[in-house]
Amino acid sequence: MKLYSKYFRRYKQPFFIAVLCVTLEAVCDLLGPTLMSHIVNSGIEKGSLTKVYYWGILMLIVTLIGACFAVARNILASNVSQRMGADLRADLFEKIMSFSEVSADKVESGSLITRMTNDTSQIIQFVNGMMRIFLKAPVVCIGSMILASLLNLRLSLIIYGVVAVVTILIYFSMKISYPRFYQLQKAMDQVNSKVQEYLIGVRLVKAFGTFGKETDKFDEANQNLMQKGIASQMVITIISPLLTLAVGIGTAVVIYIGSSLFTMNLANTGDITAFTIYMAQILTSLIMITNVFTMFVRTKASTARIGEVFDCEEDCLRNNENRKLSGKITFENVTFAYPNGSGVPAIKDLSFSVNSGESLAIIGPTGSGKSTITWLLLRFYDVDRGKIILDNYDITMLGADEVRSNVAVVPQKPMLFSGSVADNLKWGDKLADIDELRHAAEKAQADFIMQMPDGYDSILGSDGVNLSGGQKQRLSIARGILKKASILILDDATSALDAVTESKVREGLKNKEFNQTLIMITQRCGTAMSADKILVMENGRNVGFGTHEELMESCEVYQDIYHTQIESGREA
Ligand SMILES: Nc1ncnc2c1ncn2[C@@H]1O[C@H](COP(=O)(O)OP(=O)(O)OP(=O)(O)O)[C@@H](O)[C@H]1O
Repeated sequence: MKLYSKYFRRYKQPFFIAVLCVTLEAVCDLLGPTLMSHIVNSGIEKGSLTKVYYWGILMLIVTLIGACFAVARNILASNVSQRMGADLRADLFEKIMSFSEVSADKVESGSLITRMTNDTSQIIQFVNGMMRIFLKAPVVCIGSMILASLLNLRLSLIIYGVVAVVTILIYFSMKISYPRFYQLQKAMDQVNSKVQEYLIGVRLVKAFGTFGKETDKFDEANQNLMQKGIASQMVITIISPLLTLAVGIGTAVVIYIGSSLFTMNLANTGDITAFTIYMAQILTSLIMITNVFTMFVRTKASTARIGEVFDCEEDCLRNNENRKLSGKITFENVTFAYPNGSGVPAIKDLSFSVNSGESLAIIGPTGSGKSTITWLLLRFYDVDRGKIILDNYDITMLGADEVRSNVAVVPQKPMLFSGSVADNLKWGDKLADIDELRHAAEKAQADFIMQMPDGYDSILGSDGVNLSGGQKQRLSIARGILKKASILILDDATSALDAVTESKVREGLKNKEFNQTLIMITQRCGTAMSADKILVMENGRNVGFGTHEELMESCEVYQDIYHTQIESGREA
């Protein structure tokens, strides 16, 4: 519950006012049966109508006051719980945004959505319930026991017995429920993940006609959720009638023993009536308390899941400085294995260096570690051994924000967001004017923008659904150019472009307005040949570094790529 102390402090005033209202409301409820016993004992039994009116009106006033407190606590409870929920969601979102890549790789996005929605709703409901009914239940329960004892100590022993049985039942139900509710939320994660996966890959599913397989996967997750739902509800399903039974038996015993005491002149009718009402109140509050514990168990499971998100590792520390780097890159014997990977390093003992303003092509078979170089240069991960030096700074001495402000990346899979073309381009530079947008688009050969109905104001669907693969790549390149960072990385970012357009993009990038270092990760030899230096990767290692001519002399892997692509005429 440490997690919530911050929110509790923020809303403690309305929270305590609500608690006060609930307590006063409970007191009003508790007075009811005692007032009723007065109506019976001093009014009805003695034939005094005045007393009946007197105690009756008093009872009405007390009920009215109780109703006013109930309205006040309801308003406060909804307000506080919803505000707390919104604050919690905002903090969770901020935390997720600050996730390190390790954390992002670890927690599935479907699960994060469940935690942001379902688990948070669970906490909202708990806070709301706690302020509205939960506190009232123990007050009414304990108050009923005290007032019943004051009325008749002998009869009240039955109540104590009932409460003891119920306490044991609640204890066991909690013990059994907690792991079940935790499993239930996990099963919900799986359902969300399956739906999300389907939505992301809907076109592929349609193209491959794998609806059946997807439906089977969803059904499996859905069945699992259903079974976990039944298992978690089972405890309450069994406990609730047992509670009612315990209280029912208690009431019957009260009436039976009460009648015997009445015949012995040890109890009067009013007391027995009040006792049965107190028993009913105790039953209601015990059911409430059981619900409290069920909710508490669910909330505990949700809290643990939300706590896991808050405990996730954040991106490397932010520095206050924001140095402008020149773009010089040096890798010194770098070895790196993905923390959640197989343990086999994706990069092994890698060394190379590029001067500021130079262009470097990285070429090599698929899975050879080319993209991993990009992620390391963006400081998404830190190396296990060796050093990455930017200018003269060890990258670990620079804040992640600082590094990223000096590096622009155009990823393998272009990512666009719903909004206008201009909005998407401005990710590179939010202050860019239309001339700068045009200039970047021109360099990236994104001339198709002007043929769109509203030019730069044309609206793109989510992930640029209304664009072709090549158009998305060109917008993504323009966005990278617009950032005007010291290092621009194109990670296989021209794979969907035809050879002529690609060479025009290359020309545009060579025509630099400032001393920018250009890294082109590519599978194409023609692209690599246009760079000042080429790094050849194989199995995470540097197997060749130099100019095209040098590599044609010394690097077998490069020669193989060249002969396969250029001499067989597949490349321009
Ligand atoms: N997030 C990740 N977690 C674990 N392992 C990963 C992750 N990303 C990549 N790898 C592994 O690291 C190795 C290098 O991957 P990388 O993406 O750098 O290769 P690549 O040369 O860019 O391949 P491609 O040309 O196919 O894009 C591969 O074996 C891959 O399975």
